[in-house]
Parts: sequence; structure tokens; C-alpha cells
Amino acid sequence: MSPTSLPDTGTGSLFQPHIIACIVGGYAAYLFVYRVILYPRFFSPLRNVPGPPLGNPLLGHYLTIVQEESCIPHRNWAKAYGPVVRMMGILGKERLFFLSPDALQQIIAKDWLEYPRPQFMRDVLGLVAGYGLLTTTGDDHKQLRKAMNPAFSVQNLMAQTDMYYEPIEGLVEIMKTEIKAEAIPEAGKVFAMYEWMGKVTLDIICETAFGYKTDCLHNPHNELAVAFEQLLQLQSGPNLAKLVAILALPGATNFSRSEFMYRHRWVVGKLPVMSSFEKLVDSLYRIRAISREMLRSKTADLSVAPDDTTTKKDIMSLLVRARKADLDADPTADAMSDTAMVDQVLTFLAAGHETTATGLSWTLWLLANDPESQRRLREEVTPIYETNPRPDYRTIKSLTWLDCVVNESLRVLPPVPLTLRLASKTEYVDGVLVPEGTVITIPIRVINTWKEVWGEDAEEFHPARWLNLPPAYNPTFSQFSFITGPHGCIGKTMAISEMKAVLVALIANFEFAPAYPGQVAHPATAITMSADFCSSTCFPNLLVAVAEPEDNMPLRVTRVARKTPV
Ligand code: HEM
Repeated sequence: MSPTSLPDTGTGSLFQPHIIACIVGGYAAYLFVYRVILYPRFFSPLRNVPGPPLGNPLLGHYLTIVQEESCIPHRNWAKAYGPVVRMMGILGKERLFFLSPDALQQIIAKDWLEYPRPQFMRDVLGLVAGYGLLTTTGDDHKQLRKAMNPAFSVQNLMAQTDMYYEPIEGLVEIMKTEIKAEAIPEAGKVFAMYEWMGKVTLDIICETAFGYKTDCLHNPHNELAVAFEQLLQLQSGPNLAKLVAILALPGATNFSRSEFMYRHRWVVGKLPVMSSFEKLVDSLYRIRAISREMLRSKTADLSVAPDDTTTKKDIMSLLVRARKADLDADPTADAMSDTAMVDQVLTFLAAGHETTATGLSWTLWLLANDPESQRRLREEVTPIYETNPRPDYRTIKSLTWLDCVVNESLRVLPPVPLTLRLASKTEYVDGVLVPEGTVITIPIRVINTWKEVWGEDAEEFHPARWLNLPPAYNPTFSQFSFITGPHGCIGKTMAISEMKAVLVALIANFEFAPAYPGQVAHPATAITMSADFCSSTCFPNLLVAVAEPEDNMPLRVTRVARKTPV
């Protein structure tokens, strides 16, 4: 027999393309059938945890979650299945949520190091909001938080309160002027309140974080405001979905921050699918460039204005001063770099602007639909405003009904309705063995409106309930809008006093009503960050949603007849 006619022994033939394709395909099919169909149904340790039927094998409950109003599916599931619920993510990935204070305490506070924010969430947050408190964990986070805490001390907030008033007065004047220009001024005017709340809170946060006057209330073309606006527009559904898919590529988040990427962004933008990526790179570059310039001028300023009582109280100035003090004491100290400092301030800008604007818009909406609560608030704030249209921190804090209104609004319609954590080790939570790698949803809106705590009217807006709290109320876990623990919102006190200062001026000057009869408002599922880990691949999924009003919240605003002009 010639060598060419030897029978095939089989070893070489395994590497033929069609056999390789069969093996790979077979393995993929096995993985698919096992991971997506069999595992969650028959093998998962979570298979007996109550929850809705497993749903679509490919998408799980993803579509239900993103198509409905934020956190409403979770609320319905909690009503049907109780305080521990299993849901399905994409491709058979299981998710859990817990409502009991003990479980939340374990995940968010006691064992917080074992339940960090998922990595992809941190990557995207880092890109958009800077690598700072939102992205670090463990010792790095502890150190950073320690460095940032003085900027959010009550003492500093008291000093900052005055910075709110220029933008607030600007807003009041604009609204008065526009109402006056109407054909029938007495009938008032419809304002897109979310848009105006966005402007006033951007002006305030830029002033308090950077000591920088954007004045986007009067100047919508301000460079920082325009760049920020562009960045926010990218957070809407289709744009975000594209961005998440692009940013999920390995190295994409770092690459998009690079000078090379900025210079060549127009090339990338030529691809239709990449246009939002080009805008992202562009707006981030511009925001960072402005921030660096501000830092540079502040660092130069320090040499001439070192005295704490006369110097600026904005967060960046505080950080620059703290760094200088550290370096003066020990020139070899490991001080924060310029890039790190810019990142911290950007974090505050990103985390503090839209959230506060959303909280204010929902409060005005709820008051517009509850004329009696609005009247009572006006009765409380008007004498304060007439005595001093710039009330200080303590005066604002002492207003009881205002406190009830703000607490109740943030409870019923929390600006951040949910967030996520990842179990980094297998551990029991509330009697459930949670496997390592499970994504845990923290459904803030469900926790805030849990009937077991708040009673049958838990989902309704009744500010008076804060005057007589229910017996099951837990001060840490029953109103979870800022969560708690080491990752709890560092800007909580600032956000509340800012909201209150804006409300005092608005309610003392104007009456708010729905824009048209039968108006219904929907919190959009405006996904701020989105992704889920599935083995080594990322899939779009819900991470942190800011529940902003879908339609910019039109409200009819009329002037309040005033006895004493202010
Ligand atoms: C009504 C307004 C606000 C609401 C409802 C809110 C809510 C939240 C929530 C729920 C978290 C936790 C997110 C998570 O762990 O996944 C958080 C974290 C954070 N917030 Fe706020 N926030 C508001 C305003 C602000 C303001 C004004 C600032 C700063 C100026 C701010 C800065 C931050 C920062 C830096 C974090 C990360 C904290 C950490 O991980 O150490 N927030 N916020």
C-alpha cells in the first residue's frame, strides 16, 4: 500500500474545520442549555427562592424591567412573593433583592467590602463621573472618603448655603418676567420645570464644587453647561445602549479618556453606530479641560490667599488647601495628584446635579397635585422669606412642614430608585445562600414604599406621616433614598438643604398646578449606567437608574399675590 492510500487513523482529522465547528457549536449549545435552561431550573441553589416565573430564556426579566416605570416590576414582585425575590437577568443570570433591614444592613453596611458595586458599573461611572468615591472600594475608598468628608461637614455646608442664592434669585426673576410677559399674566405660564431645575442645580453645584459661575440660567451657551448637557443627553435609552456596548469592550473606558481618542474622535464618529461615542469623548474632554483650568487657577490663588476664613468654600478650593497643608507639613507626603483631584470634583458634579434636579421636580409635581400640602408649605415659608429671602442653613433646617414635604417626596419618588451590588463571596443573607457572582438589586423605591412599614397608603404622598411615624419605621432603612453605610450618599445633607432653599423661594413666590387636566407624570427608566457581567462578556442591563420625569415636567406656574413686596 502506498503512503497516500493509508487509512486515516483519526488523529489529524479532528482538526478539520467542520469538526472544530461541531465541537465548538456543541459546547456552546451545551453551555446555553445548561446555563440558561437547566441550571436556573434544576441546579441553582437559588431555585427555591420565591420570584416571578423565569420568563424569556434569553432575556429573563430584562425587558419587563427596562420597559416599565422604574422599580415598578420589583414592587409588584415584592407584593406577590415577599421580601426576598429572585429575578432573571440576561442569559440565565440570576439576580436577587432583599427588603428586610437585616439583609440591607449586611449588604450595604456590615459586610460592604464583600458587596461592592459591580466592576462594569464602576468602569462606566469612572469614565463619566471621574474615578473617585463612586468607583473605588476597600481601603482606597476609606481614605478618599476621609479626605472628602470635611467638604461635606455641617460647618462647611453652613458656609456654602449663601452660594445657592444667586442662582435661586436668578430663577425666580426669570419666572416672574416670563409670567409678566404672558397675554394674561394672572393665568400664569407653563414651565418645563425639570429643565429649569436642571439649570438652577447645575449653577449651584458648579459654584459649590468649583467656585465657578456657569450661569446657565441666563447663558445656555456656557461651555461647561453645554458639555454637561451633551453628556446628559447620551444617557437616554438608544444612545446609552450603544455606549454601553462600546464601553464593554476591553480597554474601551481608558481609551476613550485618552488624548489620542479625542484627537481622532471624528474618525470614529463617521461610523453611524459610534456617533454617541464621539459625543461622549468630546464632552468628557471639554469638561475635564475646564476642570483642569479651574484647578490650575486655584492652585495659583493659594499662594496669595492662604487664610481659611477669607478663602473660598467650594469643594475644590478645600481640597487644594488640604493638599497644600499636607505638603507643607511633609513635602514627601503622598498627596493627591491633579488628575485625582479633578476626578473627585467631577464625581460631585455628576452625582449631585441630576439627582437634586430630579428630586426638586418630583417635589413640585407632588405639591402641584396636593394643593393643601402646598398651601401649608407656603404658610410656613412665606414669613421666613419675607423676613430674609436668603435664609441660612439653620433657619431652613428648622422648618417642620418643609422637612416633611422633602422627606416624603424623596420617599415616594426617590431620584435614584435602585442600585446594584455584586456578591464577591458565597454567604447567607436573610437565610438564603447567595452564590458568589450574584448581582443584588437594592430596590430603593420598593424599600421606601413597603406596606409592612408604611401601611396601606405607603405609595401615596402624605407629608403629615412624618409628624407621626409608624411603629415599624426604622430611621436608617425605611427611607433609603440616600442608602447608608460607607457608600451612602456623601452629599445627602447638601442635597436636602439645597432642595429646601430652592423650595422656600419658589413656594413663597409661585403657585404650582398641573399643566393640563388629567396630566399624568411618568418617572422615566432613564438608565444612567448599564451593564451586567455574564462570564467574561458584558450585556446591557440595568445598573443605576435616575428616575427623571419623562416629559420635562410641565407645570402651570402663577404668581402668589404678596402683601409685602420682597
Ligand atoms: C436628592 C439628591 C441625591 C440623591 C437622591 C442621592 C442618592 C445617592 C445614592 C442612592 C447613592 C448610593 C449609590 C450606590 O451606592 O450605588 C449616592 C452616592 C453618592 N452621592 Fe448622592 N444623591 C443625591 C445628591 C448628591 C449630591 C448633592 C452629591 C454631592 C455634591 C452627591 C454625591 C454622591 C457621592 C460622591 C456618592 C458616592 C458615595 C460613596 O460611594 O462613597 N449626591 N447618592
